[in-house]
Amino acid sequence: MRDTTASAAAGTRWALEARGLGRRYRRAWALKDCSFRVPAGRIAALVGPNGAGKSTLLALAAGLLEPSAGEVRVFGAPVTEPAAMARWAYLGQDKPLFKRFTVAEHLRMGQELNPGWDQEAAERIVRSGQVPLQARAGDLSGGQRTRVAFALVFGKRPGLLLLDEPMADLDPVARDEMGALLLSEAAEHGTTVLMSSHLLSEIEDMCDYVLVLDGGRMRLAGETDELVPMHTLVSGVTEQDGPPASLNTHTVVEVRTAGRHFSALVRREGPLDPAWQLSEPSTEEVLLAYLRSPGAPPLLSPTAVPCHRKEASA
Ligand SMILES: Nc1ncnc2c1ncn2[C@@H]1O[C@H](COP(=O)(O)OP(=O)(O)OP(=O)(O)O)[C@@H](O)[C@H]1O
Repeated sequence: MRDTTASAAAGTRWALEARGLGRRYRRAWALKDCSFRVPAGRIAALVGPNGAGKSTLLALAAGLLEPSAGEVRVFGAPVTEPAAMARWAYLGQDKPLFKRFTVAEHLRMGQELNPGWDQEAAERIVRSGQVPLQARAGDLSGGQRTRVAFALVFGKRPGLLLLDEPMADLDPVARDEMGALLLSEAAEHGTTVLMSSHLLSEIEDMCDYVLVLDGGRMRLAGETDELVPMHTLVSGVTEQDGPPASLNTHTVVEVRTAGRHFSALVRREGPLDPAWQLSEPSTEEVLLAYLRSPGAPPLLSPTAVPCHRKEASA
C-alpha cells in the first residue's frame, strides 16, 4: 500500500466521498443512493456490467453531471468548488483530442490551461511511446491517442485521476505498457486513481481498492486486502439434490450445483463445516461472484463507509 502522507497533509484522507448520491435520466435512476469513499493514494477499480452506472458515477465525481440526489466531495470539498476542480482530472471513454492539432500543440494547450502543469512529465509519457511531437492527433493510432490523452491528464498533476475504461481500445502489449505507466506515475506522485474496467485480471494486478456497481447501486466497496479475506470458497457434496442447509448459516454470495457437488462463495459467519473443502478466493473470483449474483447482500468495508457530514467536519 502506498504512502499517502502528502494527501493527508493536504487536508483529508479521502480523495473521494459520496453520500446518498443519485442521478436520474428522465424517470429512470442510473445511480441510486450511493454512499462510499475512496482513501487518498489508492488505485481503485470501478466494476460492473454494462449499464451499471459506472460512467455516470465518474462523470458525477468529475462534476460534469449534476446529481439528482446527494453529494460528492473531492479531497473534502464539494466537487464543483474551484478548490476541488483543480485537484482532479477526468479521461472519458472517447478521449477527445483535436484532430488538426499536433501533439506538441495539445501539450502547449495543457500548459496554458493548468497552473500546475508538468511539461517534463507530459513529454516523457509521449516520447516513451515514440509518438512524434509534430504528428497531428488525427493521424495517430488509437493507442497513440490514448498515450497523448494520458500525458494531458498526468501533466495536470491531479490528486485524483478519474478514468473511464482508459485502456479499452489498446492491444495487449500497449495495455500492459499503459498499465505500468499509470502505476509508476501514480506511485511517484501519490495520485489516487479511480478507473472503470471490465478486465478482472487487470484489476487484480493493478488495484488495491474496488467499487462494484450493479443496477445503479453499490454492491461491494473497500480495500481488496480487507474484502477478499472475508470470503471463502467452499465445496462439497449436495444434500437432497441441493446445497446443504447449513450453508445458510453464512452469507452466501453465490452457490452452484453440478450433479452431487456444490460450490459456493460465502462470507463466513462462524466455523465452516469440516466436511467441506475450503480455499481462499482471489480478488478476481470474489468480483466475478458478486457480478454473477446481483441479488447477493451488499458489502461495504468500514473504510468505504462515509461518516455523517457532522462527524466528518468535527
Ligand atoms: N444521457 C443519458 N440519457 C438517458 N439515459 C442514460 C444516459 N446516460 C446513461 N443512461 C442510462 O443510465 C444507465 C447507466 O449508464 P452508464 O453509461 O453510466 O453505465 P456504465 O456502467 O458506464 O455502462 P458501460 O459499461 O456500458 O459503459 C444505463 O441504463 C443507461 O442507459
